[in-house]
Amino acid sequence: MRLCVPLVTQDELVGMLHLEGLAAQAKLRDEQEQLAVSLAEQLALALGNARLRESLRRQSVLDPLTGLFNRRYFEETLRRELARSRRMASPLSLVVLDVDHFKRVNDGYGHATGDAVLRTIAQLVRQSIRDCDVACRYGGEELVILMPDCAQQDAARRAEALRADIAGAPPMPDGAGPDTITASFGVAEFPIHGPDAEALFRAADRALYQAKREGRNRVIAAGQQ
Ligand SMILES: Nc1nc2c(ncn2[C@@H]2O[C@H](COP(=O)(O)OP(=O)(O)OP(=O)(O)O)[C@@H](O)[C@H]2O)c(=O)[nH]1
Repeated sequence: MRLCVPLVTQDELVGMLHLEGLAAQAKLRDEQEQLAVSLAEQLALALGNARLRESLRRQSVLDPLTGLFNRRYFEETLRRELARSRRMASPLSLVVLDVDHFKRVNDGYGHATGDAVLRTIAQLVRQSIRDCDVACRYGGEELVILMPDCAQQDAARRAEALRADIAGAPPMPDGAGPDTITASFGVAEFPIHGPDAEALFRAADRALYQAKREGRNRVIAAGQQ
């Protein structure tokens, strides 16, 4: 008869199983930690990509000098807003603003001062607009503001307030440069003054040039000509 001698005692077996359990738990913890690290890395990468995309998107629509929207964005927005205005039968006004005698600022104080003056004006524009308005640097010292759901009379009143702000504010934060700066404005409403983007812009531009002719530092509403 063969005797069956256990290789390990019951206590030893329980101990071994306990150790195995601990090792399995430690392995699971390691795997969970690795998973958490890998998820965190992927999240950071995704956030970095999202920030980069957002920064690139902003760069592609903003004017670097003034921080206002650029001309390309304005043209896209104007077309979109015209379509919305047609659909909703709501008024849409366009304000065109041109800094007066800006060449004298550059010639008298230098291009860097001219740039700083443009930034001051852009800041006043930003402070004066509603969230739904879109302000852009159209080119050089010409800015445009698109005012959805706003009839010409109201747009002209708001342009007049902005004109007074610009004429009353120090053009340079440190006082260097010209004592005052002014701007002229033209205001037109869709569809009364132009049935499409080009015609609306032409109407606002004509009003602006009338403001220049009549002595500058004033707001002219299309239709007043
Ligand atoms: N500093 C600076 N100057 C600019 C910029 N873009 C255009 N200009 C200048 O703006 C000036 C525009 O001059 P003009 O078109 O003669 O007009 P103005 O002197 O403002 O005269 P009016 O519009 O008739 O009142 C030119 O001297 C341009 O060089 C810019 O980004 N920075």
